[in-house]
Amino acid sequence: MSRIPFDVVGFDLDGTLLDTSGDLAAAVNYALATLDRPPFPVDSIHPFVGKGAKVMLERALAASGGCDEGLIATALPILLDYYEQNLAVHSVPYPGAIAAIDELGQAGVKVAICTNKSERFTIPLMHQIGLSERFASIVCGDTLHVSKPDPAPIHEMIARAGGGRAIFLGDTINDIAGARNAAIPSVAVSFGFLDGPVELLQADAVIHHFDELIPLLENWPG
Ligand SMILES: O=C(O)COP(=O)(O)O
Ligand SMILES: [Mg+2]
Repeated sequence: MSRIPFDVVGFDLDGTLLDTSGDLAAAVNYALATLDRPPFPVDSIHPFVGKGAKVMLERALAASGGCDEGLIATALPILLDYYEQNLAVHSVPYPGAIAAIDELGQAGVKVAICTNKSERFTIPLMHQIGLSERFASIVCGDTLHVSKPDPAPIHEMIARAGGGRAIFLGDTINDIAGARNAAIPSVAVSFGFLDGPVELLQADAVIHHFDELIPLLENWPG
């Protein structure tokens, strides 16, 4: 019998399960270079990530001299094509993530993903990184007509994973507010793409390393 009081543990992808910042930064910088804009250091793109590729580009353009619809129309397809060809060059699971997923599986708990990244990138990325078979469901930013913090994709992730009591882990307000909107508890990870104190997310709990996840869940109140 599992001592973990959840049927489904849901994960955000970028900045939570995977450190995708190297490949996202490479794609942003490739697109910026075609506009003669200077590149960003990898860590500086963290605050641009969380609401999909178009918003990431808009934020990068705004922070590097200005953004308008014409620039986005030119640079977005370049960014998307580059990223599609270079999804898993630098991207890796955060330390302890695979071990935590293994332990959840051994405890009979389903693991699932709800990301704001589109299916076009998420599905091949998970495949290339060797993780696609491990998750009971993967719901992306364009799987439904809405994305986090709307609760619908989180509900869909839970339903496709078989339903039951669920908890969600994430690195940005989209995740924590999404979990709250879906009326499930949340855990914020402090090692993701957050640009500020993790406490501001007001998650139900915070972890600083995946080694903390199983003990946290085993001792979850109620
Ligand atoms: O790609 C994004 O902008 C966000 O992706 P995430 O929801 O997995 O963090
Ligand atoms: Mg994220």
